[in-house]
Amino acid sequence: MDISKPRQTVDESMNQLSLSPPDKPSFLTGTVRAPGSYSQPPKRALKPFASEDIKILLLENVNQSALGNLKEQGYQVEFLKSSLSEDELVEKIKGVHAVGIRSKTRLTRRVLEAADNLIVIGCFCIGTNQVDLEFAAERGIAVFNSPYANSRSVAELVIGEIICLSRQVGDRSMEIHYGEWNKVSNGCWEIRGKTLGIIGYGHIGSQLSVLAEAMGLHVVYYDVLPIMPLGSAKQLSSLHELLHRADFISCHVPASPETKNMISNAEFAAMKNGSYLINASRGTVVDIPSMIAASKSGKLAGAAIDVYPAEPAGNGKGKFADSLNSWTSELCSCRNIIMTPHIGGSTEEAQYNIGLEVSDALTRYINEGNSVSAVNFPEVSLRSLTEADTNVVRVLFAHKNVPGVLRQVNEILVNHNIKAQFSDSRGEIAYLVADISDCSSSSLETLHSRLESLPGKINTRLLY
Ligand SMILES: NC(=O)c1ccc[n+]([C@@H]2O[C@H](COP(=O)([O-])OP(=O)(O)OC[C@H]3O[C@@H](n4cnc5c(N)ncnc54)[C@H](O)[C@@H]3O)[C@@H](O)[C@H]2O)c1
Ligand SMILES: O=C(O)CC[C@@H](O)C(=O)O
Repeated sequence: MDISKPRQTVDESMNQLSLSPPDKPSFLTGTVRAPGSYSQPPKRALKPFASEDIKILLLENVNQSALGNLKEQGYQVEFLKSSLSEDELVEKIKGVHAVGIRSKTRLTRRVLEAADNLIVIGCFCIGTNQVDLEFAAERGIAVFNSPYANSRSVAELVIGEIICLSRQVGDRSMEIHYGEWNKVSNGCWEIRGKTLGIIGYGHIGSQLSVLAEAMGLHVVYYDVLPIMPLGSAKQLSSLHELLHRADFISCHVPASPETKNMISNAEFAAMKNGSYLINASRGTVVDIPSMIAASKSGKLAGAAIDVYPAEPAGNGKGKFADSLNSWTSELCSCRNIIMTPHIGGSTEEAQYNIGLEVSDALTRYINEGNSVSAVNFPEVSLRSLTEADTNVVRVLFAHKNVPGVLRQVNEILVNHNIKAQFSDSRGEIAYLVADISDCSSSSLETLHSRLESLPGKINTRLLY
């Protein structure tokens, strides 16, 4: 069904949509549910279409908090534990209005071209590099993520890894699992007084900085932006200086052309002898063959790697093999290398909160057209309508950011009372939200088709 097209009368559409939260486990506090998403008494929920017609595809085992939240809206939700290949997605995404993914699913141009009804994407994680954001915006598809709900989980894992690397815990644990008793202190150190170099001082890097200082580490960091140091941390002006000074180096930058292989042969050469490297950012940031060479030469005393250039689509034995990344066996044979399966953000707390945060963002966009916090789309929000706003229609119009389109839109809206209107642009895409009153149910079809016929149109939705 095409959910953009009007199909109900205004009166038929007045049913309230419940936005109450699903049951929350008592140990989970600090939920990042957006303000205003529930307990706002007289809010009138908009209903663009029968909510049971909304099809949502959730992949990669996103948290049950999201599933509960979306089902409560009455949407049809299909839930899959693993990711899908591009070919599978091209079929599966047909007819779907919203898709929820984590870091593995690639929403490429080809997949988005096949997505005939898609209006919104939820990345139930921080990273959005797995989505063709620009093409999604060109198609009028807003993309939301959870920018910091798992930051603390990653920072805590890194702190644990700093200690484990420094004490060679990974190797000792592996040996004893195979019956070997190897009580040694050679090359094992306290972390107190050592220097941690953080590359990328954003949400995770800065959180790590605070925890690390509390453990007695000195912190230096490098970032392309000037960022206020927390505690006694010190920003350095070059990556090279950081590599030269740090005992532990931890990467917290996004995947980008600039960060691709940013730690490679030259960077390993610049490190202190016997230093340690941690990468829980993206698999493209560290060149693993160079890291293997640095480990074998003794330049690196150890490394902890959570992310890889290629990662399996789902869990299972035998999936992390040379067929995935050609150097896998060689990496496994190196000493003091801790490897984890991209679990930096995988805690109950983080996943629960991400589930609520992103499913709320999807719901607000589907039900109200609110695009605030979208990562690829103009951010527009109008106040929620109340029960007093009878016979009000909300017009959502995404269009090319070219001169003259707004004039044409307003020529179409001119016969109605425009109660509120807000428009913004981001690059080549613009998005207008307007509440118009005095709009009879019979005029909705005409309004929709006139907006759809405008040359700059990307997509039109009417909520009422
Ligand atoms: N392992 C996991 O499970 C996991 C969990 C969450 C996030 N992540 C990844 O961690 C990374 C960091 O996340 P975040 O939330 O802290 O991001 P963020 O956007 O808050 O911070 C990134 C920082 O990197 C800086 N930066 C960008 N390019 C740089 C460059 N070339 N050199 C130096 N600094 C640069 C930015 O200025 C910014 O301060 C992302 O790649 C994210 O996808 C991984
Ligand atoms: O949960 C995931 O798949 C991704 C976790 C992390 O890399 C993120 O980007 O938030």
